[in-house]
Amino acid sequence: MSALLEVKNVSKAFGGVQANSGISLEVPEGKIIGLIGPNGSGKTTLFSSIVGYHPIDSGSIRFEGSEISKMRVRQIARRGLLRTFQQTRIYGGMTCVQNMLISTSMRDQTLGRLFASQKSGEHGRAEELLEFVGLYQKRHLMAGDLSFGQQKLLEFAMALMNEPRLLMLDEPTAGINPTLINGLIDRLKHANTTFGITLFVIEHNMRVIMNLAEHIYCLAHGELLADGKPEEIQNDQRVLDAYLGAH
Ligand SMILES: Nc1ncnc2c1ncn2[C@@H]1O[C@H](COP(=O)(O)OP(=O)(O)OP(=O)(O)O)[C@@H](O)[C@H]1O
Repeated sequence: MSALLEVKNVSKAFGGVQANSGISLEVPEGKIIGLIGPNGSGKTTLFSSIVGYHPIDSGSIRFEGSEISKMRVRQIARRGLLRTFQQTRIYGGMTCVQNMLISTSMRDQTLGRLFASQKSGEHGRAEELLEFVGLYQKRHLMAGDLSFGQQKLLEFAMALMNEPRLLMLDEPTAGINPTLINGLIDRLKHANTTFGITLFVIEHNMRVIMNLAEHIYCLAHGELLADGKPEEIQNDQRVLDAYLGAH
């Protein structure tokens, strides 16, 4: 059976900068897969290509067997492929619950229906998911008043509102207080096992990604340098050299 996400030979340049070069990788259904690499190695560019944020120069991106590389962001999101960002994208002047309700616009596109849905099950589901990420007590606070770490948890809950099949997380623990990181790892694992959401995670924190992912891909200079199980990647001299060379 083919993987949920299949990236084959994908290249993307920005002017003279070859951000991704001939990258191939797979994200099988139900797994948690990691993507690491030094700063500027092309991780975020690959995520952006996958979700349709910019066109790729060559290669193929298949989701559930269908070519998606020529589709737009919204079309891809509707199929259940979503991403979060390094910098959160929440509405600071709205409450957590309101952010949750508006987030499903990725799926429905009809704002009116969303606000009308406050009296229906959507509102209940928003509260349930806020509880899941530990923000229930803060559900009526303005999102802009949350700490950065809490805003990232809110963004995670907003993505879950859309019931993604594959959720791509760009540095979920960056900027999060170390004491909250273990809780976030548990929630990511729980979303994977209980909600059945496949995860593809960019992460700079090695402890986090080694603990979370079953298989890890490592990029360097826009190319795929290595892939393997966490323990293999951790001991791969090419990976160690790439990180040392980058600092
Ligand atoms: N929109 C853009 N226009 C021009 N160059 C870009 C653009 N986006 C990325 N780049 C360049 O492409 C290369 C890869 O960047 P990218 O952000 O994908 O790396 P990254 O691995 O995600 O880095 P980081 O870990 O710092 O987030 C870099 O040289 C970057 O400057």
